[in-house]
Amino acid sequence: MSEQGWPAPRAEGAVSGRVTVPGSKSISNRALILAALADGPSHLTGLLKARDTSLMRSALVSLGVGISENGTTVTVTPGSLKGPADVDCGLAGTVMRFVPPVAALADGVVAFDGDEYARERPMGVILGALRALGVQIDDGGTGRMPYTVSGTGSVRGGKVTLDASGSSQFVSALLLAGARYDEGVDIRHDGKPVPSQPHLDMSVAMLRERGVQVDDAEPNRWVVAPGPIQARDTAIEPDLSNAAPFLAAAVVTGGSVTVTGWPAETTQPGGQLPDIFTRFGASVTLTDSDLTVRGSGRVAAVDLDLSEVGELSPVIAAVAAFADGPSYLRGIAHLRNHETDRLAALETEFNALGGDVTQLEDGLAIRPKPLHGGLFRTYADHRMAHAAAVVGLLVDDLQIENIATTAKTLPEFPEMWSGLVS
Ligand SMILES: O=C(O)C1=C[C@@H](OP(=O)(O)O)[C@@H](O)[C@H](O)C1
Ligand SMILES: C=C(OP(=O)(O)O)C(=O)O
Repeated sequence: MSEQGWPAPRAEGAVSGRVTVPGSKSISNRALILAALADGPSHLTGLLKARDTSLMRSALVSLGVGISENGTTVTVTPGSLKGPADVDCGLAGTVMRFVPPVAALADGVVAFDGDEYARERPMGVILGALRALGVQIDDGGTGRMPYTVSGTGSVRGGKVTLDASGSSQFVSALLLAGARYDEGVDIRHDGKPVPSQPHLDMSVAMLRERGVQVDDAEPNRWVVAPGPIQARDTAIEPDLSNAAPFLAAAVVTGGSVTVTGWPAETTQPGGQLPDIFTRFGASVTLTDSDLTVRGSGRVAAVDLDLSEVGELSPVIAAVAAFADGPSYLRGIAHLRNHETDRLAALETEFNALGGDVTQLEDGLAIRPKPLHGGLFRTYADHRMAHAAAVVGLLVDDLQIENIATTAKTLPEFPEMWSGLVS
């Protein structure tokens, strides 16, 4: 029996339209954590409603945090953190990495588990760092899920050295909770470069907005002073990484797509999209918070270091597959630890359609070739589905396996995509 997928809409010509994307996953989940640890209630507007944020909300509620909703406002009321609790991380890196340092502040045992593939995602670095800061953790010696955090109601904190070359989330996790540790936290990274600098900047900026003192002046060192986290009402920015496939549609079809509400300044990695799409030969304008990308009808080959913006890579790979020469995406070895091994998944799926993609030690080489239709597998990875949708614009009879996986960060993706393309 052949597997059926979602028939990816084929572009009849240039794709043009306007898109409004919901709130940023990364800002939403940080805002939830910081509100849960704050000194009073916080009102959050524009919070993303998707699987990753709903898992974060459930995790915090199970620890004793109050979360209620009134229209478009979510109110987070901190409570005394307590176990026993069970936390389902799904496949969300922000839940599996950011919640254990919060659970460490709870009184009682908190058990973590998640999707089957979540058990493959590395956790040892953050669990080891928490142990070094005085927290009792049991992971059966695996450095992976499932694990339990046995809190006593407080964490000593202090100095810790870790290797965060595998994921910036190991550092962000300690930053977000560190102010609530008795001695704060003094984190040193020792290893190859930490990826995803914008996400580290996002953590630091959101802490400072809430009155927390963070010193990140020295490279590879972050010092968070102990103290309260101020409650703060927050309007969440749109998710610029989820805007990427829509803007890419303009680039590959020579069309024009506008994303509304583009922030003038942002710590999101998607803030680099205007530059990236310009490198592909598109023109980009920002007027009154509308970002418009216009494709030129030709996609220029690129050689890009994506180490800061790894989560954009699947969509960028899809654009590169239609370029006028070979492209190289570099600095993204850590994508092997994302929702799936994204380098292997992209290589396999493009090549199954007749493409010529090879993995590099730290990235991908993409040599454009005529592609044919077929089933594009997504490996429970929302961004593989986004990449497939971009490919399907220009390739007949492409089906996307498990389009519902886009619910991780954008449940509305199938309708929004069909609405834009048709
Ligand atoms: O802190 C965050 O919100 C994120 C950090 C990045 O993780 P890595 O540094 O592991 O790539 C990014 O890819 C992920 O989608 C979200
Ligand atoms: C890597 C990603 O997610 P996570 O937060 O689960 O790490 C992503 O969204 O591309």
